[in-house]
Amino acid sequence: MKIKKINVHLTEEQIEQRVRELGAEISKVYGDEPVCLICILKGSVFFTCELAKRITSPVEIEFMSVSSYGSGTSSSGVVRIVNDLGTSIEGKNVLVIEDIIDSGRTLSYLLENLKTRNPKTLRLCTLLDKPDRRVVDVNVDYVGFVIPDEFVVGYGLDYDQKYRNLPYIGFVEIEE
Ligand SMILES: O=P(O)(O)OC[C@H]1O[C@H](OP(=O)(O)OP(=O)(O)O)[C@H](O)[C@@H]1O
Ligand code: HPA
Repeated sequence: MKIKKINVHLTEEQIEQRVRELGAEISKVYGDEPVCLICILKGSVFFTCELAKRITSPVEIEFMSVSSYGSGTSSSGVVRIVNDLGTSIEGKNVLVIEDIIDSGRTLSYLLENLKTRNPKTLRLCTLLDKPDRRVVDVNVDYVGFVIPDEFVVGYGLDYDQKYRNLPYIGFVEIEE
C-alpha cells in the first residue's frame, strides 16, 4: 500500500499550543515533586521532548520500547517489551508519555507491567486519543487531542517507519 496524500489535521502551531497547556497542567499537579517521564519509543520521542520543556517540576526522562504493530496500519495485538527501563521506578512519580492510544492494548499491557514495579504514582499522558478504536479500557490522565478513526502520521507517528519527521499531524490517503 502506498500513500497518495497526507491531509493536515493538526498544524504545528496547534500542537505547540496544546503541548504548552498540557505542560502547565502537569506542572500544577506535581509542583516541586520530581516526576519521571517514560517515553515510549519511537513514536512519542518528539512529544516527550517538547512536553518536558514545558514542565516546570524536576524531570527525569527514561525510555522504553514496546512492540505491538507490524508494518503498515494494523496492530498485531501481541505486545512485548523490546527495550526495558534501565532504572528502578520504585517510589517515583511516573508519567508515561505516548503519542497515540488506539486499541489500548499497548498501554493496558504496559501500565499493568509498570504497576508491579511499585511507583509512588503512575499516570498516563497521550498526545492523541482515538477512542473509536478502543478494544481494551485504559485510564488516560492527560489527552492532547481526541481524533477520529483515521490513520495519522507526523510528529513522531509513522507509516512503515516513515513520516515521523513531519512537523504536523496528518490523515493519510492510501492509493487504491
Ligand atoms: O493502542 P494501541 O492499538 O496498542 O496502539 C498504540 C501504540 O501504537 C504505536 O506504537 P507502534 O507500535 O506503532 O510503535 P512506534 O511508536 O515505534 O511507531 C503507539 O506509539 C502506541 O505505542
Ligand atoms: O494512526 C496511527 N498512526 C501511526 N501509528 C499508530 N499506531 C496506532 N495508531 C496509529
